[in-house]
Amino acid sequence: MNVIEIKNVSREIKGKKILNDINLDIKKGEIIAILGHNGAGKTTLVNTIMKLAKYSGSIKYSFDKKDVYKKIAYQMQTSSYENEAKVLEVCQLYKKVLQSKIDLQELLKEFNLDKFQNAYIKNLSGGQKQSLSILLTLIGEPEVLIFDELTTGLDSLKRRSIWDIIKKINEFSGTTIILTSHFLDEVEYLAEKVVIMNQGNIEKIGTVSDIVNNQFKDTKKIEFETPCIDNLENVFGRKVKITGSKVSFTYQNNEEDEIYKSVKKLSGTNIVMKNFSFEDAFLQMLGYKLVNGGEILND
Ligand SMILES: Nc1ncnc2c1ncn2[C@@H]1O[C@H](COP(=O)(O)OP(=O)(O)OP(=O)(O)O)[C@@H](O)[C@H]1O
Repeated sequence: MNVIEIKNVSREIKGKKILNDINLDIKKGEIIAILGHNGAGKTTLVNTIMKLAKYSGSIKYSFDKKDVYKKIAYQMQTSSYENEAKVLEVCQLYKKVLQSKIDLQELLKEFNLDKFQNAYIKNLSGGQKQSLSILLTLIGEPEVLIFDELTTGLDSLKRRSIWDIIKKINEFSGTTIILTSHFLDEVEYLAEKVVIMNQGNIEKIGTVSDIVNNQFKDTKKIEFETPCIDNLENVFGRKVKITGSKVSFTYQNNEEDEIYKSVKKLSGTNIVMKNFSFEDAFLQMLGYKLVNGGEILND
């Protein structure tokens, strides 16, 4: 069942297309990540879902349109709170306004904020403020959660713990989660479906593995070192990249055994034969060029 259906949505500002004919179905209970470089249109897209930006086309919800703010909680890129307020006070205010029955102490504990519940928000660290703003999105027990740049500004430990909380919310409450991100590791870890945006367009929709497989099919890459660096292009019948004693090139999966044997004959060491990564696929899709060894050239 689709919780949100976006059909032919476009947004234009002063003659510039910010969103260009976007079509996207968001299924109930899925974690979907919208990925793209700065200015790709990610925030604008979620703003249209939240009715915060004008658009042409249609967005349908599985609930009454007038309940958007009740059913969807949106953590914006920049959140600001009354500095003179304390953590618990803000939580209680949200609980009251949203008429929620949630157990605040349990929630604060989950986010490691119970120790800071009487602290002024102005005295929290950046990471703690970010945790608080995620916690606040949960108070109304929404059907859909939208996070615009979920973990920007957090250290790696904090990011991991936020990821785990997001997974838990999704698993236990079946909450649909939409997140925008620049971080490929975050998207790989969390998202069941990835939407890659570029200059207001959707370039690709799929799982991480679908996207990598479609982009590279059966192509893999090899790196090794060898003392015999002469005539390698003839030996392997393709272009190779040589940096000092390091050699790299791409090959088809069915050539793997043959190539491995040839490399061994050349006294090859430190041999690494691997698949292309999600990052390789993402960069190639957005117009960066991977040279033979899988390195990236920004054309
Ligand atoms: N109100 C506006 N007026 C003019 N241009 C705008 C407006 N809102 C967005 N844009 C432009 O639309 C494009 C997409 O912006 P948007 O914020 O949606 O991108 P994004 O993918 O979220 O970027 P980032 O990752 O940097 O947050 C950008 O070029 C931005 O400058």
